[in-house]
Amino acid sequence: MTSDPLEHAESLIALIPDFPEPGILFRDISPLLADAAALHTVIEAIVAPFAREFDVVAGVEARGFLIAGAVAAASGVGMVPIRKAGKLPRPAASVSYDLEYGQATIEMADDLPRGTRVLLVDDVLATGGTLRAAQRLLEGLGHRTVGTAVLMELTELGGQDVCGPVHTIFRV
Ligand SMILES: O=P(O)(O)OC[C@H]1O[C@H](OP(=O)(O)OP(=O)(O)O)[C@H](O)[C@@H]1O
Ligand SMILES: Nc1ncnc2[nH]cnc12
Repeated sequence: MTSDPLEHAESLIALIPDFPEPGILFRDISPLLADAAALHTVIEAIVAPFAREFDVVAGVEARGFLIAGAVAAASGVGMVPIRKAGKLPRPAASVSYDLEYGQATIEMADDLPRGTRVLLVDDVLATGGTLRAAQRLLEGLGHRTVGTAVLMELTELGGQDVCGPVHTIFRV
């Protein structure tokens, strides 16, 4: 086992071939999240460049919630869920986008003061469609995305060109 905490955290990510469809190598962060030291290490690494420069953390359903809640709690700020269509009782805006696999629409309620400084987080940056849609959602509601951060970037899919710059902990 490596003694570098970030290397150890990365080694916990499981690689699952052909999920959720043939040809996709799915990177499952569940074992990393279940390890207390690894979770602490990656959350600190995500927050590091943005020290106290944001008012709230936004995360995209579903795996982004896991990162956003932990980042918000570690930073002493609140958390805003950006949800897939049809889940929120009071959606204020919605944006549709393409995924590495399939298509999706995200929505957000708007209980934030105009001009709120938002740190936007997710687990994975793949094509960048999800985070670009989330940035547009926040912009459309008059908020400022002061940073965008993910646990893991799938570099060959070029997501940084779509929604960058994105602070990334693991590049694969
Ligand atoms: O950069 P992109 O190509 O947009 O892909 C990245 C997104 O794909 C996954 O979410 P998914 O929609 O599979 O939802 P889940 O979190 O509910 O599993 C992942 O959690 C990111 O949000
Ligand atoms: N290959 C992948 N593994 C895990 N999450 C993803 N989200 C988009 N592509 C993904």
